[in-house]
Amino acid sequence: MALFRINRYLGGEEDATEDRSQALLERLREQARARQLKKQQQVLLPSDELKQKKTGNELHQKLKHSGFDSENEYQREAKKRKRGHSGEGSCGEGEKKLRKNHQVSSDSEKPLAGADSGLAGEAANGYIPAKKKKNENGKKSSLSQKKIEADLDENNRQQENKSNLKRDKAKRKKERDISTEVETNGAEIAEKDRSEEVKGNQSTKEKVCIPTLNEKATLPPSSSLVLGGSDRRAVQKVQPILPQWLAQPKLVHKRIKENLVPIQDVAGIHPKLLKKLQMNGIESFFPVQGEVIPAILENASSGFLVGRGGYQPSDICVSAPTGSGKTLSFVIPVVQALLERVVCQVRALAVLPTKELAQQVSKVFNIYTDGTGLKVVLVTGQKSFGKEQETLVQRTVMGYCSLADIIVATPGRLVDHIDQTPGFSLRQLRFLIIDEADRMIDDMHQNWLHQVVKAVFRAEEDSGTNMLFQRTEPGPVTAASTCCPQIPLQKLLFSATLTRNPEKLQQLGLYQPRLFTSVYSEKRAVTAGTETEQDAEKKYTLPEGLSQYYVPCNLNSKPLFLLYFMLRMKFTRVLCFTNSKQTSHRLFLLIRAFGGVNVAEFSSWLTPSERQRTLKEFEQGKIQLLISTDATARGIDIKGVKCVINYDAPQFIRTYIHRVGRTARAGKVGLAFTMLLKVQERKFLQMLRDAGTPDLEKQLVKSEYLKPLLPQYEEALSKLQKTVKDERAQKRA
Ligand SMILES: Nc1ncnc2c1ncn2[C@@H]1O[C@H](COP(=O)(O)OP(=O)(O)OP(=O)(O)O)[C@@H](O)[C@H]1O
Repeated sequence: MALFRINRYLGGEEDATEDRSQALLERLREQARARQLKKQQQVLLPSDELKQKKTGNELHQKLKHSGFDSENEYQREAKKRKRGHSGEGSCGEGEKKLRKNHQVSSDSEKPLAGADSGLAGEAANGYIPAKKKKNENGKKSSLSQKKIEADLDENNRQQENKSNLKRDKAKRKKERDISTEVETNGAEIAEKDRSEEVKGNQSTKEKVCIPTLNEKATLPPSSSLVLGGSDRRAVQKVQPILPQWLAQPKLVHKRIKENLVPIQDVAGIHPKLLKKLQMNGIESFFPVQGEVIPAILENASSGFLVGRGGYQPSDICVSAPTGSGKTLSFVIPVVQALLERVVCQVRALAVLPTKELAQQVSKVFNIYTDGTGLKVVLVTGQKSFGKEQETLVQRTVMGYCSLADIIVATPGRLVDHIDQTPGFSLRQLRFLIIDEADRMIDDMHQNWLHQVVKAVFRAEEDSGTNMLFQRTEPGPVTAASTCCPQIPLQKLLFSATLTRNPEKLQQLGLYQPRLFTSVYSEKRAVTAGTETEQDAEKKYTLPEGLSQYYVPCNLNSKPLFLLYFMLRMKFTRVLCFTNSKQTSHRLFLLIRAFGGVNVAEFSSWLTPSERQRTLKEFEQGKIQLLISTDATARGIDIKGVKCVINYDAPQFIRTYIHRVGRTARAGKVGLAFTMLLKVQERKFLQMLRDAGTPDLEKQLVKSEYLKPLLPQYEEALSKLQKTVKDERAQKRA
């Protein structure tokens, strides 16, 4: 150990201290030999190996055979030395570890064993134990030894600081290269050592610090060191550390049919609602409903004005496949919680990204509030602003009063009403439902959530003494915060592709959230009511009844493939997605020009009423093929869609999940085809694999099936050209 210190010392001021260091070196070598002998007597081979390394030139020859040049081990040993001259005990321990590590990392154990026995033989050459030698040298020697050691310690520290950066860098590089360089380095060291021996003691540093020597051989001059380097390394996947609620969610069965829960088995559902469910043909709840409905009802068991036991209820996040029945899992408990309300106030607000979705959800609310006295108002901008205001509030001699118990809205229009509708108040809001929550988080730049929360906790003139229930934003639970009863605001989030990114979810300001998810590996057993680990690799779940294929094609043959599916395969109720309005429109014109298929298009180019009509006709079966942008990709529940065709491959996995989720809904079966150009194949399939979705089957279409379509197709193309020209002219006019 001391020898090493000297070496380091010499490394710093080699020329100036040459004589002194030689003398010291000699003395310490003797000590080392003595220790070696002692060790030898204890037959501790691993210690010998290290000591031989430290002892100097003659031992390098043997070390090279053992392949001992791991920078790691060297650094560890150096650290020990730095910690102090702690004696034989700790050194031996370190050496044992070293030996153990070395045995693991060494390419072959046999040469090492050979080297060990050789070292043992060297050590047996009459070395004197260190303690004895110390005594012999007397007090003078021991004093000077202490002084030297103190000097060395100081110099060590200085040297250590100087070379720290360089060594760290070299260490990293060394670790990378160590497995391949062991043998080469050994040979290099041996060669160097032989020449160093001739030079004498002044180069002891280089001989002892084997890794340093190797670094010198491999690294560029320090002035041209490139931090980080440009070596290619396999990048290790970083596994995020999730908060407990995300890491250990409540798992929900994804197989719908096998896990139906009879509606009577879910405790606490109001008889009125049970009757309504049955009237709507619902005898059993889907798994997500079986889990989430009781969880929300439990929080509202003491009425909607206070949380259970007076506490703020947990916010609820639900991630379940498309078509698994998420809508009913919030509609039923929210309607039930509000059944007993006396005064009409806005107590539930559902926010959705599009008008069509909001309309769809408001329809479901209407079904279950019908005959209960609860009022549902749709706020999406489909009516004029003034008309919407009239549906929301009424001015009376007593002031404004609400006309809505439940509002279903799109975020933009909602914020307009918060800002501009006199008497519109959210101060009694109990449930905030965010459907398609991941999409709504993406839209968070609109700041709509902040506006809603501000409106909920807004202090008004009449607040304070005459308010039975005060409202303050939830914070840490303290004695003071629990002394006044609060109307809790509970957030309920739903999506088939809910993000697990805590940073994104944090934007929603969730309160002690609970996660219900169907994202788990098939191998893991899920028993209702138990909480099992999620599969970190699996990000999304697709409906069980969905069969997915991809169709390799080229750009020109794409429309022919679509015609093949419609005319030869005789698919009906096909929803076909493109990536733009333009493509949707042209494809629609082309298929229409070809004839034989009842086709329509759906995009933001259509007016809201046209869109509504189109969806209705598609659901009724009047339209065989609906060519759409992603406007219908999310949430839209069209009964009887048998097949989804991705005419353009979606760019994002979430888009894919939602698009193909328009079929195979409510436990039914469905087909999904994705047309892939050669250049898209690898990347697209990898994207699906990365998301943990099952591999797509390749579906080839024989060219002989397409050939008969060609003449008519050529004709359709020329018709299309003409139509496009006419449309352009019309636009210009
Ligand atoms: N318990 C049930 N029994 C029978 N049908 C049901 C039941 N629950 C929901 N459904 C039907 O299943 C279909 C899909 O439901 P819903 O639209 O709520 O799915 P979702 O999970 O919200 O899908 P997405 O993620 O695509 O929005 C609807 O047509 C709905 O009427």
